[in-house]
Amino acid sequence: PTAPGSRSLFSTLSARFLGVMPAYSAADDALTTKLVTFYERRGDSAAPSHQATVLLFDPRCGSLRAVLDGSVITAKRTAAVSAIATKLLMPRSAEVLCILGAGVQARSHYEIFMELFPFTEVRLWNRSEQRAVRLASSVGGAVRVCGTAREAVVGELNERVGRDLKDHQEYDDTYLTQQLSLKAERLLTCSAFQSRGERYQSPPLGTRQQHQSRDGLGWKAALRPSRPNPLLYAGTPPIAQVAHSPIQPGLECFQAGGIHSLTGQPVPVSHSLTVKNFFLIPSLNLRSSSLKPFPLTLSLPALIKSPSPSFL
Ligand SMILES: NC(=O)C1=CN([C@@H]2O[C@H](COP(=O)(O)OP(=O)(O)OC[C@H]3O[C@@H](n4cnc5c(N)ncnc54)[C@H](OP(=O)(O)O)[C@@H]3O)[C@@H](O)[C@H]2O)C=CC1
Ligand SMILES: O=C([O-])C1=[NH+]CCC1
Repeated sequence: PTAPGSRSLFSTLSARFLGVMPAYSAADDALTTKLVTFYERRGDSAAPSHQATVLLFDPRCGSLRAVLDGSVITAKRTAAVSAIATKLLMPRSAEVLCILGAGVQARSHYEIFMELFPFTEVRLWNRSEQRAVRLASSVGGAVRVCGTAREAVVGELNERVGRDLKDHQEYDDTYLTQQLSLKAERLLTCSAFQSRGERYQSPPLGTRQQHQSRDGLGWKAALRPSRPNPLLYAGTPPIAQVAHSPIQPGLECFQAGGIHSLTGQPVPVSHSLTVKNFFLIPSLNLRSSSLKPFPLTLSLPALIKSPSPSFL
């Protein structure tokens, strides 16, 4: 059996983290830990936002045996987990893949999703369009780059949802898109971008907040986030609880890798992490109504059958 140890997260400055993720597998005779830093990428920084290293130990004597690059496995594992959730929960009618973001996760989600599912169309939106164009032209298949997140999902919406869209003009595009994409039956939306959490915090009811993003890139000035996005908030501890703690206690949503307890049984849920105004968002618009708690030990090979992704 494999025993993942307790993950911990260390934060030095706002939006800068070091995660430590130990595991032991008796079957593989392996004792290991991954160390991963994830920093909000600033403007012209050439460093990747996520950088990971895997340390492999000899379980018998505790000696360090190998130091391995961990970035590729981190990128692919994250998308593989999304693929498993999608395989189990995606409505049969979904045939359009919509990816929001154009970084590492956008690419690895594109790769695994196109390998496993028969999408007939792919749409891509990113804050900076140039990067979306670059990703689209580097991936082999046809990808339609959309000018706004809204444009990426709006083709799928029925009239009623179209009215919702009009009623909530003040929401920013990506928040709205995540809400709306839940209602788009033909669409699987994969949010693979970083975003500032402050935009989603609820002000007292009835008030309006003037908001300008710190990086000033593309966010609407006015917003009224009176309805927190359930996807973004699932399992997230109150921000006050984590903001002042160097080793974030109570971050079960991160430490258990997104496993939450529902009616006594652990169930995997879409999760994100709110720490000091920083969101972690690899999320999907899978129907929560399809989620039923059940006691199950998930085994990767059993879940991902043919065609088998080579990296698993
Ligand atoms: N890389 C990994 O292995 C893992 C990543 N994740 C999470 O997945 C998400 C995507 O990460 P990843 O693809 O690696 O990140 P990258 O740094 O490769 O790309 C970041 C993406 O987020 C966009 N972005 C950054 N800031 C903002 C903002 N303020 N508003 C809107 N868009 C923004 C960028 O847009 P632009 O191109 O315009 O800058 C870009 O599309 C993150 O939340 C990350 O924490 C989770 C687990 C592992
Ligand atoms: O599981 C992982 O490796 C990570 N989760 C959040 C950032 C990196």
